Amino acid sequence: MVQSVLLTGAAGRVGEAILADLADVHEWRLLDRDPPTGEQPGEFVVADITDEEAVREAMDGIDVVIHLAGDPRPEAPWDSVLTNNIDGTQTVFEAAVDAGVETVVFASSNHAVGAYETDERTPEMYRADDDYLLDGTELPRPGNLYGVSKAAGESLGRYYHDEYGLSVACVRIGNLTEGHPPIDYERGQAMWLSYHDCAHLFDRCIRADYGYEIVYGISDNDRKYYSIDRAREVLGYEPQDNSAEHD
Ligand SMILES: NC(=O)C1=CN([C@@H]2O[C@H](COP(=O)(O)OP(=O)(O)OC[C@H]3O[C@@H](n4cnc5c(N)ncnc54)[C@H](O)[C@@H]3O)[C@@H](O)[C@H]2O)C=CC1
Ligand SMILES: O=C1O[C@H](COP(=O)(O)O)[C@@H](O)[C@H](O)[C@H]1O
Repeated sequence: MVQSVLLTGAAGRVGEAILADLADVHEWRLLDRDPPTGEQPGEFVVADITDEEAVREAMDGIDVVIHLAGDPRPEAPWDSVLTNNIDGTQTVFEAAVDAGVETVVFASSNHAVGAYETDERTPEMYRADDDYLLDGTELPRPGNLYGVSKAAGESLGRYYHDEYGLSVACVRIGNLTEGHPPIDYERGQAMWLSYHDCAHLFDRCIRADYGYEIVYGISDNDRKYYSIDRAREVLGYEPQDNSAEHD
């Protein structure tokens, strides 16, 4: 079924991957603080997600929000993640509930759980013959303030689901790289998410029925320390790519 989708952070890399495959599949309203370049598949709202009035206006008539906008830098300072990632995300959830939106899909990150990668476990856990696996039920364990902001976004989603019945999927995205997995980077190969699998995963988040979910967003890599079982079971995610096929 075609859904009316608001995509925040639409001008970025994850937005590009999603729209590359899904531009004609749903009805899009795009939002970013950076103006668009080139032709767009829908109305483009130039706004900052901390601008409550603009975000409320952008929610009008929307079924699903994919919330990508934020500071994506693992080394981002506190003032930026506080404003863009935590305050901005709260503004998006609050406006979504008030507008009667059914589902919000939140771009969380591997960095929400980065501190599980201890000196004792690495680099072995990045390899195909190691069986260490995180499945999304573990507590957040951020390794930087950016990761803290993503854990906060997951908690905001939990609150808006429990309090208001909003359907929320938090996708702990791995390493999105176009065309091939990261080169000479074992960790990045273990958490590679191809552009096609990224678009497919977010399409499943738009279409599936769920309450509150945390899933990992990686391709079906032989090397992996994030389980994709939950994404398969609840969302119907069927990834096609595997970083091992690019060795
Ligand atoms: N690319 C990756 O491998 C991963 C990305 N993520 C998350 O996915 C989301 C998108 O990441 P990317 O596309 O890689 O980053 P990006 O930097 O390419 O795109 C982010 C977009 O959000 C916009 N934006 C930032 N702050 C904003 C604000 N306050 N108001 C309105 N627009 C704002 C930027 O202008 C930019 O177009 C981020 O939340 C990031 O944390 C998570 C894990 C991995
Ligand atoms: O959350 C994110 O994670 C990816 C992968 O992390 P890295 O530490 O292996 O680079 C990162 O590339 C991306 O910018 C970030 O938003």
